[in-house]
Amino acid sequence: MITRTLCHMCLGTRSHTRWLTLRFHSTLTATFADGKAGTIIKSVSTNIFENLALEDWIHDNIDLQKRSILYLWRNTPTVVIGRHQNPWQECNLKLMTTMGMPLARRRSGGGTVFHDLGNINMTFFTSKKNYDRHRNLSVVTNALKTLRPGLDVQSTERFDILLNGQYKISGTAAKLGRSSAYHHCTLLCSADRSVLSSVLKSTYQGIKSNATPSVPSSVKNLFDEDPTLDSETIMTALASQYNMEFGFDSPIYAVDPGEEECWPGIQNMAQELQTWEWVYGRTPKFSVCTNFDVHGLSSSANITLNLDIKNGIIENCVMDMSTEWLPKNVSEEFGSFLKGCKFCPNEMAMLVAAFLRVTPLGEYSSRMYSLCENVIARV
Ligand SMILES: Nc1ncnc2c1ncn2[C@@H]1O[C@H](COP(=O)(O)OC(=O)CCCC[C@@H]2CCSS2)[C@@H](O)[C@H]1O
Repeated sequence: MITRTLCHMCLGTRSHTRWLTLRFHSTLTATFADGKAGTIIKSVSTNIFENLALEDWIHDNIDLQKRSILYLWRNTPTVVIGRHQNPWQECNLKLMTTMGMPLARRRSGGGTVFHDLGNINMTFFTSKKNYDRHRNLSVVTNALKTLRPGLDVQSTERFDILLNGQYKISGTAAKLGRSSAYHHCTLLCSADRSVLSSVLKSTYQGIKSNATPSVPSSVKNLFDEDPTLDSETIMTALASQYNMEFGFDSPIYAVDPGEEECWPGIQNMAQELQTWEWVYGRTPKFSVCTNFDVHGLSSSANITLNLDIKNGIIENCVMDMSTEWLPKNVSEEFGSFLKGCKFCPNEMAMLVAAFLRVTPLGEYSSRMYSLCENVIARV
């Protein structure tokens, strides 16, 4: 299997990959006499938004009726949620912020996964007619068995791949368009499992929603089973097996989704995937009901906070507490002030500061400060 890169000294530099991207374009536009064409590409980017944008670009711009594509890509540490998921329910957003780890929402359904450079992603693009997840996963399992005949890897009914019958090494999701489709999956090779488990843990309590929940599994890295394996070997084996399974003969083309001239419009697509409106705002409507104690200067109260959130924005906010501790009109005023606020700690903190500035609170001032602090802490 030949990877079309120019030289080892400059491997992966963007100026070199431009040439290869253009070669890839000519491959895609070539007409194949037998009507069968398969192309294998590998992204030089490790940025989740660029890589997801390339998936979108191919899906939207390439005629997949007589052409299939295998796209190989990896990302620096990221959490990727499914299209219909609730990020507050799925991951530890505060820890991710501290770690500077991005959150991405993909266009396919399914659950939440963790990516880092120890995780390989594969996207199988086909016409809708040729969409076959079992066949694609057999490419993965057969590639692994060809490399290491002793490996016990099997795909399951729900399109996971299990190692030794119990440890998940691959998860699947898919997007079916009108006439074309893609199936993408992960392969855990040497991902950081302690980061994986700490970021895939919600810190929120009392969320009620109809969003798709993830299905947590025990995961394992392939390289823990066989430390002699490495990512390049695996990707080469996947490409060979793909060619073999589908009767193609493609080298691996290195492509750069950062090249706007090669993929017109891709930068906008990558930008859109990073907007708050897409990542958080696309969360299905949900509510949060939480209970906590608030301490004023000389007294405490138990508060029940109820929030309804639509498109990531607080639609309704009701606080129940003793009216002796805080008069109803004050808590109602505070609740209605929060309507329209993004369910986001920074925006909430700004709005609360504005509320405290403009509202005369008199004797309730210290209680309100504690209440506000506690409400912000729950967002
Ligand atoms: N990278 C990775 N690979 C396999 N399994 C993982 C991974 N990260 C987490 N997990 C485990 O899977 C469950 C979620 O399983 P669940 O079945 O709910 O979701 C999935 O598998 C979705 C796969 C999406 C694949 C796409 C391909 C390209 S972009 S992302 C999680 O709680 C962990 O236990």
